[in-house]
Amino acid sequence: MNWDETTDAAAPGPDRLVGASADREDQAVEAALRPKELDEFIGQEKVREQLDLVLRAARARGATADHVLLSGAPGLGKTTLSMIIAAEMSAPIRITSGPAIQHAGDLAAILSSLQEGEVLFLDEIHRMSRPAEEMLYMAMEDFRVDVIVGKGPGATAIPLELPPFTLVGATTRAGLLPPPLRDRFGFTAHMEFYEPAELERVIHRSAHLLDVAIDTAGAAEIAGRSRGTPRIANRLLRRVRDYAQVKADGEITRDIAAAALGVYEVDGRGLDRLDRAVLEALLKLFGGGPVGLSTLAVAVGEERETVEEVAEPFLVREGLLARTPRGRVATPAAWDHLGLTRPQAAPGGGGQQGLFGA
Ligand SMILES: Nc1ncnc2c1ncn2[C@@H]1O[C@H](COP(=O)(O)OP(=O)(O)OP(=O)(O)O)[C@@H](O)[C@H]1O
Repeated sequence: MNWDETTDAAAPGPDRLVGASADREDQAVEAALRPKELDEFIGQEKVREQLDLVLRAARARGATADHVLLSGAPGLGKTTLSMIIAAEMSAPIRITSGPAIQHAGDLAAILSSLQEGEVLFLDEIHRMSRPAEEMLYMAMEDFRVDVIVGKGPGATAIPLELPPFTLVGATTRAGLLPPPLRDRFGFTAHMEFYEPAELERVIHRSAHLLDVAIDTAGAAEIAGRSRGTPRIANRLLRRVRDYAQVKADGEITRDIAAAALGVYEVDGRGLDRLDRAVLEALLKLFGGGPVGLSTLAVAVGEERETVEEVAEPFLVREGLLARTPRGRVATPAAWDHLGLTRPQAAPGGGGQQGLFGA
């Protein structure tokens, strides 16, 4: 594998235990935990089945695999799948990211140094600069780029043939890509959040690789708090392992997992301190809403963006909070989750009772 020097994959991650982006510790251990073959990759059945066909057919033809677009939230296995594609095609892989390619020349340098059949993994492909994106169109379709030499009226385009290669693009949302780019991928796969049972399998597999003893109930307890994301499951497993070593005999059971994650303030559903602070403010200070985002942010002492981009997506996905035109509103499940009693509907309706019923 060849990490492009310009990749920003080593950028510091968030300090949240349940954050989905990779932090430095994740990067250090993830290489050891990544499945290496399609058969080892857990869940995402449809994506695996379809990709298997694409790769087998290419191998049978002795051809380079079609370009692949992977979309899905961080930590669901896009980088892992790109490495599996390379391994299944017995091809080398080069890894870079959209933000690292600011000039068309950056991309030309990478493309012109690819070997025949090589896999180019372009993470956050939607964040590439426009000129680089346009160069990529031709490279993907015709395996050719025009390198511009000189400036102004005297500039000339020198065509450069490229060896056939497979581009694997990754993006959090395929809808962010301009259609001409999206259309140039032969195969597009959307990765879903994982079911708890699948995360349990991820945890058992990782525990085995890390030589950690864990029972079924212990794995289930961690899986339920992992927010549908293998990266978070692996991270929680490492924190629970520490606790089990220090406070017990090293084996992870349900009680050990629950106690360890209690110390880290990750609750039974995977909410952390910030998520709960937002919900608590919404319920206790504003009766469940509706309340404006800015007011809610002031109440929890956080920036508006932090509440909107860090806490809310998971709360919305879990059905605990709704974004409505009138403001943020807690759902009945939010009251239940925090063990609070919903206020009775005021005569004449209104408030959140009016939005969600009594
Ligand atoms: N299906 C899976 N089976 C087992 N482990 C998985 C699976 N998917 C992801 N993982 C593990 O989760 C971690 C994160 O995966 P990966 O880096 O591939 O995610 P990603 O989607 O590329 O994230 P990002 O978008 O932040 O780059 C890796 O350690 C990997 O081993």
